[in-house]
Amino acid sequence: MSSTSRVPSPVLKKSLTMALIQLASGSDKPKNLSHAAEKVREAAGTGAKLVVLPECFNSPYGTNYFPEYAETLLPSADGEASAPSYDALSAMARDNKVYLVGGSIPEYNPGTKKYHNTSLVFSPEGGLLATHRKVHLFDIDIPGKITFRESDVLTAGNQLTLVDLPEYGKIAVAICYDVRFPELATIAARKGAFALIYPGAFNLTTGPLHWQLLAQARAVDNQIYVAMCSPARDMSASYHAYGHSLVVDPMAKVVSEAAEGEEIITSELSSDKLEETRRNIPLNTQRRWDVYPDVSKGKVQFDDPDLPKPKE
Ligand SMILES: NC(=O)CCC(=O)C(=O)O
Repeated sequence: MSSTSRVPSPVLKKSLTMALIQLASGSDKPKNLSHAAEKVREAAGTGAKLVVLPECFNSPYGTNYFPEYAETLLPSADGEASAPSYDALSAMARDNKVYLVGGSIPEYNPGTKKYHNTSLVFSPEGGLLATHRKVHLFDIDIPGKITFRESDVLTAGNQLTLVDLPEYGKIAVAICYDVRFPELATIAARKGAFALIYPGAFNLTTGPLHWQLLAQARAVDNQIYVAMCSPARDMSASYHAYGHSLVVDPMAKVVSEAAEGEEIITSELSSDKLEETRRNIPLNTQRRWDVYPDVSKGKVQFDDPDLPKPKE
């Protein structure tokens, strides 16, 4: 009959307190950075060891803003990289001894002359652990509601991003619209991630319909934790973020959720919940690789050579 082979379970070595910062940002980048630093300190004060910031936390969100706010994470031929947000994030992680998923920032690569929407992940020592460039650009057109084309300015990244947090296990990091693509989440889970972390900025059209639904869908499909971290809603900005940052557990239960304004939410991620879910609903031993292929077994790119590496 069937081949029902087991895939490795995600491992969370010990409980982890995670904080999502639903940050209020504006047009003043230095102010955004210092405000983020204050909020990371506050989040660490709650006992969080993994802290997450939202998409485009250092700038307003909009294609017209990306070039103005972009930072060079890779040195150009004629000079050093200039990356105040990189330096600020590294200091926030180090000063508070937390793993930090630094939301995302607009990035300019002087080598290729391309812009990206880029997330930087730092260790508690302040070292860069990973760089994720948004793989699926947010290009939608819902007539009369919202038209947005990140691809007018941005170029998509080319890799899936798994990050090892040695005391805890692996997380996957992706950005906002990436959550709509289940393959990325499933591959990360099959490669052992215990949580999918998405800095994101949904809007007031798709947010109420899809934000929570997508988080729960990725969690129930993969039986792992899902976190989505939004900017606070600002009705005076040109883009109105949905807010409602949330954490969903491996049973797809929303365990913590923000409202629309600035807020920090914390959740305890537990290995018991991961194991209990997989024991009670053992999808892991019931997959039918004889009927359909395992998406994680094809070519999966994890090592885009073009990505910024840690600064020396
Ligand atoms: N920043 C984004 O990628 C927004 C995604 C979004 O709103 C959606 O509906 O998807």
